[in-house]
This record gives sequence, C-alpha cells and structure tokens, in this order.
Amino acid sequence: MHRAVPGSQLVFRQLFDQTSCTYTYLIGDRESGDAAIIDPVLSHTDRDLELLEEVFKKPNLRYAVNTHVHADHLTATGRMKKRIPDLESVLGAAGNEAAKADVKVAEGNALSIGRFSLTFLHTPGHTQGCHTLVLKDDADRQLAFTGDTLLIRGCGRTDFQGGSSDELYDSVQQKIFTLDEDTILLPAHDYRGRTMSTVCEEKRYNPRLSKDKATFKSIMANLNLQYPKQIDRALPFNMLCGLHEVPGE
Ligand SMILES: N[C@@H](CCC(=O)N[C@@H](CSS)C(=O)NCC(=O)O)C(=O)O
Repeated sequence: MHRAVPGSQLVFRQLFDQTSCTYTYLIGDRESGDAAIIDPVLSHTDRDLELLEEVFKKPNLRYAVNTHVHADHLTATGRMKKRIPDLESVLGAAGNEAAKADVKVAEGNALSIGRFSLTFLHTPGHTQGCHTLVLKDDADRQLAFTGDTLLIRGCGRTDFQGGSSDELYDSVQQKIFTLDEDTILLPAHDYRGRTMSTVCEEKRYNPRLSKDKATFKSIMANLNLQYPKQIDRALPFNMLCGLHEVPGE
C-alpha cells in the first residue's frame, strides 16, 4: 500500500506548501520504520507528523534534513525536534559553516535510513551551502532531491546568500547532469504545478541549463525577481536549523 513501486520497501511521499510552493519529502524504510523528512515547512508540522504515523507501522523519524538554509519559508526542524526528542537536524557541511545543525554531512558521505542511504553532493550556486541528496531505491531507481539548485525547467536564483551563477552552472553540469539519465529529479519548489523530472528531460528541455555557460549567466543576471517576502524572518530563523527555541511554543 505504501510502496513507491511494487516490491519496493521505500516509502516516498511528496508534500506541498501552497504559500511558498515548497515541496517536502518524507522517505523511509517501510520495514524498519526508519525515516527522514527533507525540507519540512513549519506551518505543516502537524500534517507531516500525522502522515508519518499513518504510513509507517513503527515510525522512527531520525533526520530532518534541509537541502540548504531557505530564504522563503520557515523550517519545521525545530518544532519537529520538540515533538520527537531523538530527531536530528541535518545540513550538508560545505558552505554551511555559519549555520547550525545537529549533523553536518560532508560531500560524498551518506545518511543511513534503514536499508537506504542518502548521499550528499555539494551543489553551490543558489546558496553556498546547497546540497543535492541522492537515493537509490531497492527497485534500482535513483532519486535526486535537488533543493533549489535545479528546478523543473528552471533553477534557483543566484542573487543573494552567496549565490553565483558561475557555480550553479558547474554544480548542475558536473554533479547533477552526470547522474544516470533516468535519475528522477525532485526539486524543493515548483511554481507551475509540476512534480518531478529526470536528468534526461532537464538536459534537453531546461531553458537555462541546456545553454552554454555565458548564455546561462546572462539569463541569470536578468531574472529581475522580487526578493522572497519572508526573507528577513526566514534567514535568521533557518540559520539555527531547529536548534532554537521556536517562537510561540
Ligand atoms: N515569490 C516567492 C519567491 C520566489 C523565489 O524567489 N524563488 C526562489 C526559490 S525560494 S528562495 C528561486 O530561486 N526562484 C527561481 C525562479 O526562477 O523563480 C516568495 O516571495 O517567497
């Protein structure tokens, strides 16, 4: 009933926040109940923890991972840690020296989640601390949680938090586009209702990343996006990544 594909022990759920258009992912090992949540949003803590209880017989939420320090929404890691004392907040290590988390995972290292592992690739460019998380399921499918580095037919903006279009281009070309072509790509946002993509599709159809680097940099320099509405509140809150006292609790 909870299987991503018949025969697989991977539990996989994609959840959505309509305010920030953020995707949160709940993943885990159906048999052991070991689980992780990726990019949880504060206002959806109850929804996500209820789902955890419903889809695992004996849930053991071990990790709340942020793909990077988000600027557009408040992370739920702090609130979740208050509800589940053994839960650890996680960030990739590279580029996140100034941010706090219980666990910081180095480039190429992995978190174990039951029979599965989540390997961290440093993919800076949207922020200096962005990571892409790669998981192989037991039906031989590979999933990559790309955070804001690579979006479906787009990518993260590069105009704040140490962003660099030069670095983002290299991160995508060298780290994400070198994964197997049929790797399923799961971004942290979509603004047009799309849910997933593949390496093959993005190489072919991404209007930014299918171009050469000079063209890409010119596109990024001319996006003219408004700053995220919640940035002033979100950045200081998320830099503490779940180790703070959550206001109002
Ligand atoms: N309007 C939203 C912010 C939209 C935005 O800036 N999205 C970011 C990711 S969240 S920091 C982004 O990189 N967008 C890339 C793009 O091409 O849209 C808000 O006010 O929160």
